[in-house]
This record gives sequence, C-alpha cells and structure tokens, in this order.
Amino acid sequence: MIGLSTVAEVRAAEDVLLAATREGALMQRAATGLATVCLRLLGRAHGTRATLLVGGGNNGGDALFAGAHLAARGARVTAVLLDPARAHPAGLAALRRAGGRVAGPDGDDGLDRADLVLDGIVGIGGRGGLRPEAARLAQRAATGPGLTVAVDVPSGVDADTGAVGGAAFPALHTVTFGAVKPGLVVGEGRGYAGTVHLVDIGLGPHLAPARAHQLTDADVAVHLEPPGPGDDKYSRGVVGVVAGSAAYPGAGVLCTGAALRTRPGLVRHAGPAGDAVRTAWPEVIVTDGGPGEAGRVQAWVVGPGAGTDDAARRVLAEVLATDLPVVVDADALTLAAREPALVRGRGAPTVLTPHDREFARFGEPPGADRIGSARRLAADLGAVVLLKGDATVVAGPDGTAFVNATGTSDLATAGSGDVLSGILGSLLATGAPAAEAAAAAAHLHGRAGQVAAAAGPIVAGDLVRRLPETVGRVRGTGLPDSEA
Ligand SMILES: NC(=O)C1=CN([C@@H]2O[C@H](COP(=O)(O)OP(=O)(O)OC[C@H]3O[C@@H](n4cnc5c(N)ncnc54)[C@H](O)[C@@H]3O)[C@@H](O)[C@H]2O)[C@@H](O)CC1
Ligand SMILES: Nc1ncnc2c1ncn2[C@@H]1O[C@H](COP(=O)(O)OP(=O)(O)O)[C@@H](O)[C@H]1O
Ligand SMILES: [K+]
Repeated sequence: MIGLSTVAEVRAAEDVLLAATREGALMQRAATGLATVCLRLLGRAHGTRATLLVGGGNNGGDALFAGAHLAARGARVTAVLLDPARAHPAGLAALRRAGGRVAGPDGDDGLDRADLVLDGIVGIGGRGGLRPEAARLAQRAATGPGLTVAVDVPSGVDADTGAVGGAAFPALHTVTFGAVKPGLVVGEGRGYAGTVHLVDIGLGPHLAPARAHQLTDADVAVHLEPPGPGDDKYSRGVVGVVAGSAAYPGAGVLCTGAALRTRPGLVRHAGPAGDAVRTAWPEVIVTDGGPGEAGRVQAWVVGPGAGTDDAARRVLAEVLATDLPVVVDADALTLAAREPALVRGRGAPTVLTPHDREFARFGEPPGADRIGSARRLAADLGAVVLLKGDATVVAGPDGTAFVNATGTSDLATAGSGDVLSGILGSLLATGAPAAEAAAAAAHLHGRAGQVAAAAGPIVAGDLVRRLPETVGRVRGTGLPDSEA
C-alpha cells in the first residue's frame, strides 16, 4: 500500500527530522533526488537548457539546488525569481557558483527554448491559485517546448485535496518528497501532477500512519487467491445479484458475468432479468422470484438496471434488512438517497457506489475535495462510499480512505459501473473488510479497463471477457506502475 500523507503529517515528521539532522541536509536530499529524476527524464544534462521558476520559500530552494546540480553537469540553467528579495540565499549562491543565470520575472526566462521547466514556485506552503505573474509563467511553460516538472507539488494545487482554486502549473511529472500527498492523485490536482515520482528523504519512520492509501497489484492479489484443495463452490462465499429488469436486462448480464469472472465459485441471481442472465451465463443459479427465494448467499449486489418503482424499493429493503454485506448501486442509490434510513444503522457492511450525480442525491455534489466529501457521507450513513471518477475514492465510516491508481478514460462507457458492482460483490462475499474490498474492486476494474483498452475502444462486455486475464496479471508479476 502507498500511504498518502497530508501536509500536516509531512510537516510534523519534517519537524522531528529537521531537529535530528544538520541544517540544510533535508533540502540537499530533496534537491539531489529531484536532479536525479530530471537527468533520467532528459537523458543527459550537457547541452540542455533548463528554466527554474523560483518562489520565495523552500520549494524555490529545492529548485535552485537541483538547478545547481544540472548546471554543474553542463546544463544551461536560468532561474526566474518571482520574489527576488526572498529567494533562498544558499540555493541562489549554489546556482551562481555552478554557472547558472538569474533573471527577474520580466527578464529573458528562456521558456521558449527550454528542454526542462522546474516549477519551484510554491510547494506544501502554497495557498490558493497562482498569482498573476506566476500564472503567466506557468501558462508559457505549458505551451513551450520544455518538459514540465513540478517540485513536490504543482504550484496552485492544494496538496491535501487536489483542489485547484485558480491557475496552476501543468506538470508532466511531479517529484515529491518524503510521501505522496493526496492532492497529487485525486481530483483536479491529479491532472496537473502527471506522473508522480517519490524521493525518499528519510521521513518514513517519523510519519504518522496514513489515513488514506493507494493499493498496488500485490495488495489486490491477496483478495484474488485461487481456490485451494479443500475448497468447494460454496466455501469462499456465494454472491447474490439483484440487477436488470425487462427494460434493462443487460445490467443483470454484465453484473453477474463480472461476479462470475472475478471469482467463479457460485453466483445467484434474483429478479425479472432471469431469462437474459440464464442465456448469457448458464453457470448462474437464477430465480425469477425475489431475493428470499434465491438461496443462501454471503453478499448481495442490488440496483443496476433494477428500476426505482415500488417493487424495486421492496427488494432493496428486503436485502438491506439481512445481516449480510450489500453493494447498493445505480437505481438502488436513487432509492437509498430518498430514504437513507434504509442504510443507516445496518449491522452488516453496506457499500454505496455513486458517481457524482448519484452522490449529489444524498445532499450535495462532491465538490473539489473528493476524499473529504466521501468521508463525510460515509460517516453520516455508517456505510462505505465508493465515489466513482477518473480516480475513484473509497471512504469508510471511520475515515479510512483509498484512492484508486488504475484505470483509463475508456471506462467511461455504458455498463462499466455494472461490471464494477459485480466485481465488488464477488470480493465482498469472501468476507474481506468492506472498504478494502471496494478499493480492490476499483483497482481490478481499472486494470481490466487497461488490459481491454490496449486492443482498441472498449464496451463493458469487454471488461468481463478480459477479467480472467486481468486477474491472472494482477496475481502474477503485475503491470508496471507506469501503466497505473
Ligand atoms: N521543511 C523542510 O525541511 C523541507 C522542505 N522542502 C521543500 O519546502 C517546501 C515547503 O516550503 P515552505 O514552507 O517554505 O513553503 P513553500 O515554498 O511551499 O511556499 C511558501 C511561500 O509561497 C508563498 N505563497 C503561498 N501561496 C502562494 C501562491 N498561491 N502564489 C504565490 N506564492 C504563494 C508564501 O507567501 C511563501 O513565501 C516543500 O514543498 C518542499 O519543496 C524540501 O526541501 C524538503 C525539506
Ligand atoms: N474518465 C474516466 N477515467 C477513468 N475511469 C472512468 C472515467 N469515467 C468513468 N470511469 C469509471 O467507469 C465506471 C462508470 O460507472 P457508471 O458511471 O456507474 O457507469 P454505468 O452506469 O454506465 O454502468 C466507474 O467505475 C468510473 O470510475
Ligand atoms: K511546486
């Protein structure tokens, strides 16, 4: 698991480490790591041109020292000082010693011919969007030829939430220090951070345990172990699906198919889409009656394509009245938003899987702080909330949170959510903790999207078809992180 640490957590750890190290040592570690990543990205230093955008804090100091490393290796480095009176003095001296030039914001910044632009305007000390002068330079960097690299955090991005209040630096890469900050991987900030590189500056032992995480393939593989010699079709959990209707039989087919293809023990289906499910998946045990007639299961998925009429409401209430884990998806979310009492106070885990519009039905839209919003709704309802998006967020009622690291925008296709809820039901039926099962499901769904989209445009059925291969890859050596 990759911990996501807030600014307060990073500052607290830094304070302890700063007191235990000689002055400037941490910044040297940060700047050396930053220069190393830049050299790797550029392929060489000699003959390249770099422009440093330097603010008045330590973030600018990191950029200046890294610029000095590059200049010492033959790069032509220009530092643009946004606040010349407060530019880090030792960093400035180091850059000058190494042969770097210094310009004011109106001087020749070299942005139109730079190979590399380092954003050292603000880091974790930043508040709000960029001021006009910095915004103008960030805009020129975005349209110029240089590879844009943010130091610690893209300036203008809120490191804790990913909120972008105005202009921000659009980085292709972000080199972050000590710990990955949530704002680099979630919300709007994710789009500004690009590929995130973590540089170890020795903070690890001093960091408080993170309250938000990203899962890796290895974390998810634990939930996808093949059956052992002692297992039978019942032993690792049976999933029950109430999805699909006469109008939307496909939702039942996709949801049961995804559950089967994730963990093919036993899947039961109840409801009016039975004929379509039987035809598509003869392996599924189907009843045309209600959930009570389906036989024993260890977790339910309810809602995809199921409608919002009185009959659908009765089925939802019946499933939620059980002492089993329940995934509440799609139409069932609309019903639960009308009647939150159906969910509140359940003894067994409930997982709600809204996209933004469904989320808004519970009160207000998620807004710019997606982790915070998901946590608030989870605490309010006593349920796990999986808030879908390009980086899906999962929050538990106790504040535990996950941000998904896999996926592709090809997943924005009809029925993709039905596949996710089937995967999730299958994992929940094993007895896995609900928030982690939800995060693992989002991870596997995202990987299936990547695997399927490698061959071209995808429809939701492709995700189901490619699930066995995806499970195999997640269990095995996994996909490289760069494909995340
Ligand atoms: N504390 C430490 O020991 C270490 C800090 N490091 C670096 O230091 C950074 C934090 O440094 P600071 O605490 O000095 O803060 P920053 O350098 O992030 O920003 C503070 C400065 O930015 C100004 N500012 C705030 N918001 C702004 C905005 N929207 N537009 C323009 N200017 C704005 C503030 O007035 C202040 O001058 C980290 O992000 C990291 O890059 C690293 O060198 C590692 C070690
Ligand atoms: N731009 C995107 N990038 C990555 N994943 C996306 C994107 N858009 C949607 N998704 C994912 O695709 C799925 C869509 O689910 P949903 O909106 O419920 O679709 P449907 O109701 O058609 O089944 C979610 O898992 C969501 O996270
Ligand atoms: K920055």
